[in-house]
Amino acid sequence: MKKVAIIGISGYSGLELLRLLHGHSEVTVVGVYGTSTVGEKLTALFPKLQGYAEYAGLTIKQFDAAEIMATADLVFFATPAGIAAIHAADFIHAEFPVIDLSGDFRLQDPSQYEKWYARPASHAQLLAKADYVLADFDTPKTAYISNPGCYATATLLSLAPLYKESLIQYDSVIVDAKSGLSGAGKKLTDSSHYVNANENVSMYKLNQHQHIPEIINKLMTWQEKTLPIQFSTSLIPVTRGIFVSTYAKLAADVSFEQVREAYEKTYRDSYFVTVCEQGHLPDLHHVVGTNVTAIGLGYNPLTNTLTVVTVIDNLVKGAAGQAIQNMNHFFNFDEKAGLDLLPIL
Ligand SMILES: NC(=O)C1=CN([C@@H]2O[C@H](COP(=O)(O)OP(=O)(O)OC[C@H]3O[C@@H](n4cnc5c(N)ncnc54)[C@H](OP(=O)(O)O)[C@@H]3O)[C@@H](O)[C@H]2O)C=CC1
Ligand SMILES: CC(=O)N[C@@H](CCC(=O)OP(=O)(O)O)C(=O)O
Repeated sequence: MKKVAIIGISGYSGLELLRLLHGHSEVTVVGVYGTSTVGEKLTALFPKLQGYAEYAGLTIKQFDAAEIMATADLVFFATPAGIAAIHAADFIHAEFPVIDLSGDFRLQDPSQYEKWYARPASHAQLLAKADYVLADFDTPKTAYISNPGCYATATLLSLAPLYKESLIQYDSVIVDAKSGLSGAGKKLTDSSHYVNANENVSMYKLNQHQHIPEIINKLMTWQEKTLPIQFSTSLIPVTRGIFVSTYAKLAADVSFEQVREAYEKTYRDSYFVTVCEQGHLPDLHHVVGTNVTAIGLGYNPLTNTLTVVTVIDNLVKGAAGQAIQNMNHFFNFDEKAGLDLLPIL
């Protein structure tokens, strides 16, 4: 049995890690860390956990790298941007396994991080030790696993076959992504206030979203002809879910049948990626509560435009679920351990 610690337990992704790890037969949570709730018993802070005896002994603690390394085999950072950048160095020097859900180690160039996150980056030598691991394509090469962002995950899975198999015109890609409110974390803001979010839709961070550079960096590894993409993000009044509509013009002499075959081939062996049958497009209910990415395809010959609809649960595939999938690969566990879930029907 491996022992893990969660930093940021009182946040949405931290709690989702706890929920999913509860169903994992090879892992036990031995330490939980926070800031504003330090000293509180987990079951007192979250009374919904009171029926579960294994959490009765967990008290939220102040971050302590030495203690974590002495008591656990791996640590998750489920903390806002800027925290892992400050606290990860001891783990990296000791090559202690980390899975970082934040964006702090996704961009290896410090100036790129500082431009898109508007905060100081970690040191270049530390950034170089991190591995950006998109779990349906990659397995971890180092002990510091940088979990992709939620929008980036959905977008990259949406685009992968098109870039890997050279199927589209790279100057024609438009990604229109929409997220539920849990994507913004638990901190209340004006835009996430119920009255502003309910029965409303709003676009935000247009052309400035921090996931743009990690998407482009990854696309470049698949296709050297990659060009900038048009990328927008909107807030929709649901709790969980990311809905990504992607549009692109097919390259000369490429047919829709070839595109469909490329998606089916790319994801044939991916347990967590479903390519919907011809004529079917997925919706959020297809994936909420699961680690699944569902992808549907459509083509308009009049405009030579391919539409790809991709949906994920931002807290599972977009955060905690992918982190556990990466952990399963890292420890050579069954990829599905803790993640073999049906959608909430
Ligand atoms: N929500 C989502 O769908 C996704 C989130 N992410 C990323 O995952 C990370 C966590 O996101 P999310 O769960 O939404 O965030 P939340 O805002 O919901 O929670 C963040 C948690 O981090 C804790 N925290 C802050 N500073 C520290 C610290 N110094 N030491 C220990 N704990 C600390 C907070 O505790 P306290 O309140 O006590 O300060 C809080 O519980 C972020 O980087 C986010 O960008 C990635 C993909 C998707
Ligand atoms: C709805 C909403 O606000 N979503 C957040 C996603 C934040 C996130 O996942 O941040 P990092 O992956 O960069 O850490 C956003 O768009 O910024």
